[in-house]
Amino acid sequence: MTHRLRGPVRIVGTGLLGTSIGLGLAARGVEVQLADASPTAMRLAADYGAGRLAEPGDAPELIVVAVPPDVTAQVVAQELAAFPDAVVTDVASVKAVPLAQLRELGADISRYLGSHPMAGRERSGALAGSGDLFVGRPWVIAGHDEISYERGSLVDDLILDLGAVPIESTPDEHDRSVAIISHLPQLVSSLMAARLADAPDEALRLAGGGVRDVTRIAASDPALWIQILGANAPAVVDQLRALQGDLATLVDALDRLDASGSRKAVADALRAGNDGVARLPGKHGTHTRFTRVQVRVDDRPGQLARLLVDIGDAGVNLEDVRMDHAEGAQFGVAEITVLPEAVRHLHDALEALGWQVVA
Ligand SMILES: NC(=O)c1ccc[n+]([C@@H]2O[C@H](COP(=O)([O-])OP(=O)(O)OC[C@H]3O[C@@H](n4cnc5c(N)ncnc54)[C@H](O)[C@@H]3O)[C@@H](O)[C@H]2O)c1
Ligand SMILES: O=C(O)C(=O)C[C@]1(C(=O)O)C=C[C@@H](O)C=C1
Repeated sequence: MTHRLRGPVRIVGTGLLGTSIGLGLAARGVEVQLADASPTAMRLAADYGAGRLAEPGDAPELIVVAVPPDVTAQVVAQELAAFPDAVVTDVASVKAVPLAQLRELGADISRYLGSHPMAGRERSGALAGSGDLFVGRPWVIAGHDEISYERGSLVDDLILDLGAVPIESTPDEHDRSVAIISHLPQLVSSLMAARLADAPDEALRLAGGGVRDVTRIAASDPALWIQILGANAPAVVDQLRALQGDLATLVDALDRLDASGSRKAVADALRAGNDGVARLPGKHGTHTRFTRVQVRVDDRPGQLARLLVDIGDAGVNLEDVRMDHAEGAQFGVAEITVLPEAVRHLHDALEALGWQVVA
């Protein structure tokens, strides 16, 4: 496979992000050197094929720091000092605080360019890593004036080699953007899921797609998120206050539904949601909307794998897949996301092979 980076690339922090980057680069033939404060995390990433263990004398071209946000600046500063010929980037979910801390530390930021892939998972560690995690996803480059174009282009190469889409920004603009597009969604999901903690079993038994869609990221690591939110608190508070206003309006309207204008207020809230979701770009930054096809999958070993192979054999590109299980049922429903124009063909091809297409 071709790649832009000449390498080697050193990855510091071999959890979810570091391992995923290592897997993606190694698959493209880039030499990857792995380092982590935890020897187990580092060896695990190497065992999964994300690269080889770092060795004394390594001379990386690019260093990717993928450690928790509150130690990012400290680790970037150490790497800049230890490898005077390398360019260093990081992937922390906040960008202004690490840059300010690096300035305070007196680090040589003429070789540092922060970045942030807008891709991740609600799970941590190497085991959750995937070399395809970044394909088609936006990856922010949080620019500053003290790095040259030539050095910064190595970060572009990293992003492009991993199949992601580089988006130029500044640390402050990035942090304002992620407050609405990432940090508020995390909190809304967590708060919603927290309501389930005391919900009666009779209610939980009815869980369908809606509640699962809204709560997936509620499983995220609190230790990571307290760092992210702590480094972007003012922008997140602005978003929470706006949401608080929306909630108050909705509560009032539903509480006095027969009062003049109440039903309209509820409808307006729902319609505003339609408008908002329609603005979300599709894959590769386009406005492509995808369609979901639901297929019944029996609860037997190998069934899902067989379905995925059949979809591939039908010549349909799978954009996403998700499994839903109803409590007590001996089957699940695979929700297959595809381009709208592929639906008819996929439906016919799967039914011809004996699959039960539910919707
Ligand atoms: N999880 C996501 O979805 C996501 C998405 C985009 C960006 N990020 C950012 O990526 C970074 C890593 O997140 P993750 O989800 O991969 O976390 P993770 O917990 O899976 O991995 C972090 C790794 O860093 C190592 N580490 C901690 N302190 C270290 C130090 N001082 N020196 C060397 N290694 C150290 C840990 O041992 C661990 O292996 C964070 O800054 C996070 O904000 C995460
Ligand atoms: O989809 C997920 O599970 C994520 O964790 C994704 C997500 C996001 O909010 O988009 C979460 C935090 C990261 O900083 C970047 C990506």
